[in-house]
Amino acid sequence: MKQSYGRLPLYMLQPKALINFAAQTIDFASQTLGYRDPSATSNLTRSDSDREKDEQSGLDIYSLNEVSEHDSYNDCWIILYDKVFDVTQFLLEHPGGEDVIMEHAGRDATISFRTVGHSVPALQALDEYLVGILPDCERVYTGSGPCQWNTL
Ligand code: HEM
Repeated sequence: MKQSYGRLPLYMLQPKALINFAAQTIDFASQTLGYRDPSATSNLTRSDSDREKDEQSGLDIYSLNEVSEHDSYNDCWIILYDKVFDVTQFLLEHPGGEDVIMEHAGRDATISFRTVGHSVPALQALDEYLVGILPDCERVYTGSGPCQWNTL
């Protein structure tokens, strides 16, 4: 719970209160300034066993709506070729910078990804961040639904 420390000078706070104060400050910074703890993991739960799985690939199914909730520096998912990637840990490592990926946070990034002309090693690196796939009816590149890339 959020606690107010009034006008007390920091040196007068008990150690526990000091830790709480520091935690609140970091929390505030992460929300307002985009600061993120590099060791923090995203909300991703790889072993989300209740989740519906895609029969063919065995991947967890995430809807466009669900993916859209992962649109921050602390929790960044993108969609490439109908597959869902958690790139939170990759943002700072991306050779092209984090901003270009953040522009697509929570959304489909296929066209931009393709336009850059990523190398084969870049394509291979994708596997590491794969967490799921869109439901068939929302797939554009691989689905059997009405929405296909060649009919757009
Ligand atoms: C998980 C997803 C991604 C991976 C694994 C990835 C990987 C890489 C790698 C390895 C490179 C170095 C050049 C190469 O080997 O091709 C690179 C460069 C780059 N990437 Fe990505 N990338 C990803 C997503 C994106 C997205 C969504 C964009 C959106 C525009 C993007 C834009 C760029 C740009 C602009 C460069 C710099 C190209 C250059 O300077 O020549 N990347 N990326």
